[in-house]
Amino acid sequence: MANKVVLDQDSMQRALTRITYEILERNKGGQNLILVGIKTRGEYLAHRIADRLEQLEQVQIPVMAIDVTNYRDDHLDAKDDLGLEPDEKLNIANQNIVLVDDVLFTGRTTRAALDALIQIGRPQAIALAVLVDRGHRELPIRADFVGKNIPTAQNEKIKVKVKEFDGEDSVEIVH
Ligand SMILES: O=P(O)(O)OC[C@H]1O[C@H](OP(=O)(O)OP(=O)(O)O)[C@H](O)[C@@H]1O
Ligand SMILES: O=c1cc[nH]c(=O)[nH]1
Repeated sequence: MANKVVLDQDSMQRALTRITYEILERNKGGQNLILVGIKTRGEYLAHRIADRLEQLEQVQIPVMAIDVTNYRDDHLDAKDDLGLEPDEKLNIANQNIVLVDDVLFTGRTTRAALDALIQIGRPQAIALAVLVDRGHRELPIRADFVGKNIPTAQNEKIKVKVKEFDGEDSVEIVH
């Protein structure tokens, strides 16, 4: 069966713009806000949201990217490498964090990200923004900001492409 495109470039841009407005509304114009993108594609989406925040409110919101592989519950090695650049320091104490990822599925990646962040500091609050929520949660985790809810079968996969990494913007259901 052919892959089904569920978001094209325009609808993906609109979804990110809507998420940006919602983040602004809930964060009083972006005070004490930090966007934390989950690698791989969450990093690019976090930067796009930050660009829109700057256009809309003339605020520069810090963006960090974290690699949570070592914090996953199926990867029980040393939990000490977040993939930050050597000169990057995450000062998240008392800040409002918005985690950004492309897909929310079982919730295990989000859980790993929460674990990683909480070991660094004690933020005031952590919220979650995802481009696609495809359901099938295995943990009590939900997103605060959702680009699109896409009900899927367990054996399907959502494939997100971002132009910075994949050369194009699209979201497809892969059968
Ligand atoms: O809710 P979950 O079941 O954890 O699934 C969601 C995660 O899966 C994908 O990452 P993937 O592991 O494919 O890595 P990638 O982002 O580097 O491609 C996606 O980017 C999310 O981070
Ligand atoms: O369908 C899925 C599930 C997890 N991660 C993805 O990128 N797609």
